[in-house]
Amino acid sequence: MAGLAGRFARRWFSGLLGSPLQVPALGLHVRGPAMLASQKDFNNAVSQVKLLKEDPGNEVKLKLYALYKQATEGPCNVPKPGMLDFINKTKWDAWNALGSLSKEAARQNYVDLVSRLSASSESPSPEAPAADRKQPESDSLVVTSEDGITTIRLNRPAKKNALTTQMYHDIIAALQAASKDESAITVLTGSGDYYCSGNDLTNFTHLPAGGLEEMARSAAALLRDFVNCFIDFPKPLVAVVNGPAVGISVTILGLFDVVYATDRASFHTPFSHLGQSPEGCSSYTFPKIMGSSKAAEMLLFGKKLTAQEACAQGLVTEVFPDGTFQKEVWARLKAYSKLPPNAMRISKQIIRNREKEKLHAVNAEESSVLRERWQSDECMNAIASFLSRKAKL
Ligand SMILES: CCCCCC/C=C/C(=O)SCCNC(=O)CCNC(=O)[C@H](O)C(C)(C)COP(=O)(O)OP(=O)(O)OC[C@H]1O[C@@H](n2cnc3c(N)ncnc32)[C@H](O)[C@@H]1OP(=O)(O)O
Repeated sequence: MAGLAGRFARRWFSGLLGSPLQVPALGLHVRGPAMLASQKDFNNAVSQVKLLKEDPGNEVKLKLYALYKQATEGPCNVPKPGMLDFINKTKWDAWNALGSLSKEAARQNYVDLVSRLSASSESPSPEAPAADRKQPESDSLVVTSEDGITTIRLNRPAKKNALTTQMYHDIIAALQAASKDESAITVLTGSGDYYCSGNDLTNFTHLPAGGLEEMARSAAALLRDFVNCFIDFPKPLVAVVNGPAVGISVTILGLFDVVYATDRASFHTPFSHLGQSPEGCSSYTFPKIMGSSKAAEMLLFGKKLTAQEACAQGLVTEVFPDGTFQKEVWARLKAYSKLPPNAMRISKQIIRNREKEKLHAVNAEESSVLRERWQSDECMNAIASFLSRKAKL
């Protein structure tokens, strides 16, 4: 069977070399619409592919094919070939896996990839960097890609990895890039002793010209975009919870596929203490995961869970002793990252897709309620209290 499939593949891929090829970009490249590749850039890239000195390999050619189709025809719109039509089914699967990626983004990815392929086939034999990825705007987030795993690391240990406004933007950009890069699995983790202490409460002190109302409006819009990225993320998403987690870093865990935690971790959502209300779709995912009364204890009364409790309630997949946490978790993730990436994506789609519409509606509602909450006296007083060092969780 393998021989038969291999023969089919060789025939088909050799045919492909004469046609337009493209691969998703390997680096972080989130650009505004004005900076996307033009049709002329795309046409040039299509011609350049035919001049490549080295055969980029079947997997890359398949990606080039899929991106070319997406860039020229949009999302896959033809019937799925039959099971025995191996070649056309493989091509169809690759095109279909690009989902609703816009023509412009596909065109850009095609151009970026061809430019990387051309560069690498021209330079003698550059050592591939371990972390082949452009870094985000601030040092507070570090994104690396290695062994089939893209890791997004919160890197503000002195502030317990509290999330600044810039970090929300950078995480959105990193997730968008990771959804299209070569990795099979994406991981979110923290540096230092905390996983994340949630929203940086000083975010609320930078009042724009429009005052509190404008601040609440733009924070709600950012929150909605941020959570949407987790809802829509197409690949396996794993949280490696290396220490205590607070606020939004806990609520979004319901949108991850797997959550590994050190036994030092705790899970705390003190929204009432802060005059706020749940976000990250937790008002929907938590009752589903742990039942409504356990969810209420966390989300209304701010009950802090130990790692073992969070695991017993289904929020955490598995707890590891702190001493061996990193070693055990990364060894396991490396093994998982070798599994066929398309199969993992498709399985995730089946598991998650029927919930997506609901999750988007929940996210919109939670963001709009918070927009009001952030303008309330209860919330303002709680933040002022933290900032004046009177209150700590
Ligand atoms: C676009 C907006 C979207 C908003 C979405 C809504 C999100 C909601 C939430 O996430 S609610 C949760 C908010 N988080 C908190 O309320 C946590 C506040 N922090 C604390 O209570 C404590 O710092 C602690 C329990 C996390 C850790 O205590 P401890 O171990 O004693 O350390 P320190 O308090 O000394 O912290 C060290 C250093 O970090 C600063 N810091 C910690 N967390 C935050 C934070 N969330 N915001 C701002 N700053 C934070 C802390 O002030 C110390 O700074 P310093 O060294 O004093 O300069």
